[in-house]
Amino acid sequence: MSQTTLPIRRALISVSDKAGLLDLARALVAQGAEILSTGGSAKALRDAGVPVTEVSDYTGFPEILDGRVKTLVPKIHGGILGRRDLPTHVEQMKEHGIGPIDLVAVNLYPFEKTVASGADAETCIENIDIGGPALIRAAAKNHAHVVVLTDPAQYEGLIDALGDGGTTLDMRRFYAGAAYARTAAYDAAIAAWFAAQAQDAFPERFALAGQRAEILRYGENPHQQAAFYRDGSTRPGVATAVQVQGKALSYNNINDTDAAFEAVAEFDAPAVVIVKHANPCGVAVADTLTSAWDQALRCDPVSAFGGIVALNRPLDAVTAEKISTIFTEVIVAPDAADDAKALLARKKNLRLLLTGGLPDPTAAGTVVRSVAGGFLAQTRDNGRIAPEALKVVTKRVPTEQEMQDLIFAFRVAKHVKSNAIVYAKDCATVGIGAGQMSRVDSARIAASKSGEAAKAAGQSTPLTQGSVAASDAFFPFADGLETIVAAGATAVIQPGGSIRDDEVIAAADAAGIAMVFTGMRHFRH
Ligand SMILES: NC(=O)c1ncn([C@@H]2O[C@H](COP(=O)(O)O)[C@@H](O)[C@H]2O)c1NC=O
Repeated sequence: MSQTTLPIRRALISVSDKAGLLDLARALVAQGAEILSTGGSAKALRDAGVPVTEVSDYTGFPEILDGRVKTLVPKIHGGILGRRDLPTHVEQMKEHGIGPIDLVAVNLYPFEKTVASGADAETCIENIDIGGPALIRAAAKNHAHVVVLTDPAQYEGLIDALGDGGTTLDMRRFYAGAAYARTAAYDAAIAAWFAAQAQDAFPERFALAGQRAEILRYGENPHQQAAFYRDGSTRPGVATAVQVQGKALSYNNINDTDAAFEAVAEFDAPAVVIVKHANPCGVAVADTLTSAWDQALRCDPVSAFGGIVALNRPLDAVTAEKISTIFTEVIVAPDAADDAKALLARKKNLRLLLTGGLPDPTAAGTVVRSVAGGFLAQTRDNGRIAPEALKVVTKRVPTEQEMQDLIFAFRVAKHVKSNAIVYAKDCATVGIGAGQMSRVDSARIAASKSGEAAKAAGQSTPLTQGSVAASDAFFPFADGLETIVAAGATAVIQPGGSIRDDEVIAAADAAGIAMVFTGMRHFRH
């Protein structure tokens, strides 16, 4: 059944982002609407020859206090909020000379962008819009009679509706919902800024807000629905990256790409991380990206199939050629050379994401995950072990090379789901055990996978022979350490802190291996 449409006789336009302004205004004027507008918006319209009345002329009250008060007057808010179906409202509006306003088009002072640009506090505060949200909320409340537009992307739909005789209730209701979501997100950003100023990581009320970037084909599984939201953070990564080519990203692609890129950013030298199901299955740093790729792939070439590859240097053509020889879902890098891009363009489905930079692994931040009935918030794991804080607890001291590998392996373990055991040699992983309920199982699985990888490479000795190993948390018993020794590792790094540390240290000494305590744990669930 077709719905009654409402024409627009008077419209109020007050926009910071002037995109699409002229098209909207011209369409309104063409169907006979009077346009009221604030200073800058009115000027833009006048300059383009669109007939407009300044709000200050309409209300008889000037814009004052450097624009802090422009539209906050009864003649404007009464015109928006008055119910046309209530005789008392109609009467009162007439009595006070208030004309109805049927459309409000407002977009807000760019508070979020101002904060992201690193502006000083005074500038941020001046960019808190007061009149705009008041107009938006008033129009959205009275959506039975008024249509509210809060984003230039909505103008086209409105212009189409004007062609069909006006707005329908469904349309006005939809835009009203979008309007409250916009002001809620705006206030969430302001509240977050105030909390950050006060260094209050966990304020009494915590508002999450995001802008939908995309509706995804499905969620983690095909029977789940999903969407991707951006929270406005400028941290280089999957949310800010430009997709140069390939199919649309899936829910799992986005999650895995995030894990891979955050991991690869841990390293200063050229590095490659290959991720499957949010866990690294090969990580290496080397003198060149190409050799880092070779070594990362060698760790677990079977799991690397269909993986996500993250690089911490611009992708070059040689590395791109090598990566493209195996089926890869996503490549994410800060940048890519033109010849590398041209080469990958042959693989139509392969997604290439360029981030323009690397996230700072030591930067502070808050991460959130949902649980039934709430969500957990914690500061990001930006922990880094300081070499001078490392404590050698065994008789044998690690060699320089072992120490370098230990620090590398522990940094990888930070990005592996617990219980995590990572074997490494020459700054490349040679076995990764992830997500097991028992630490011994993680140690065993990683070692047996490395045996398979060695066989596949035509080697008779497992890759773990002569390696070092990292554990994301302490060994509750000596059995985990004994498994690592049996796999052929010569040095171990772990947080320490178990009540049975003495037993574990004794087992390491008995095996003649070196062991280092970090004092820092890297659980990841
Ligand atoms: N103070 C007010 O009464 C007021 N009314 C509307 N604004 C904002 O002024 C901006 C448009 O200003 P201009 O048209 O002068 O460029 C819009 O972002 C709008 O949200 C106001 N500014 C801030 O609060």
